[in-house]
Amino acid sequence: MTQHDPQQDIWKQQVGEAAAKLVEDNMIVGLGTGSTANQFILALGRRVQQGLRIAGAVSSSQASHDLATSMGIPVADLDTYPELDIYIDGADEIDPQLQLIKGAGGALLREKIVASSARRFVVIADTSKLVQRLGLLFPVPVEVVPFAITPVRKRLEALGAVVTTRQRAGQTFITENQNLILDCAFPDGIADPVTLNAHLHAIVGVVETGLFLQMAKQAVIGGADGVHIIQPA
Ligand SMILES: O=C[C@H](O)[C@H](O)[C@H](O)COP(=O)(O)O
Repeated sequence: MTQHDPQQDIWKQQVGEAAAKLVEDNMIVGLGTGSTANQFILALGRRVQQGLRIAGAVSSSQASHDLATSMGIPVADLDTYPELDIYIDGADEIDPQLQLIKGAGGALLREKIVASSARRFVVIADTSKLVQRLGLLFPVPVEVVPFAITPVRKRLEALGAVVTTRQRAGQTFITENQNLILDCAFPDGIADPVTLNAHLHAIVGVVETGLFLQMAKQAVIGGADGVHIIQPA
């Protein structure tokens, strides 16, 4: 895990503001989860207060729902808005093809559902999230049905993962979907994310993985030399 740099908070704020400018009147907007997505939600809320009229928003977590609502953003659900114009969210790792690891905050399943319902997914991050190979900094979170946790763990270990059950505040972490998360570390990184993701999804009891592949169309990256837009290599 990278060390926290106070400068990162400023970069997150800058990318949040840049991303909020991508939202146009009458759009339906997907709201990500995490400290970077929070900066986007705050910036979007300020734009809404200044007169931007979005059609509606769908949130990927209760925390984002609460923050958005407090900012005056009208949040509904996927039953109301099954198709979104844009989804904006952070990531834990971003490779040159804009393949992502997400889910350090535990929201990966709803994030992937909302992302896959959007015509355009823009990932936002500071430069610390950019990697050449996925898996060297963060484990891949795998959301699992609790009933299946032990057989799934064994099958993940057979794939070469070093598996840890996600904890938070000394307790087993339970997702908003009442599932568990097995964090799968790959000490040499992930040579072929597409194949690994297929193997993970073939395990019965796995609900979703934190590998977001061929989903992000664009990255807005903040760093020492300002905010840059990156397209997949
Ligand atoms: O479950 C959490 C999400 O995938 C976050 O978007 C991801 O962990 C990045 O969070 P942050 O912007 O706080 O680094």
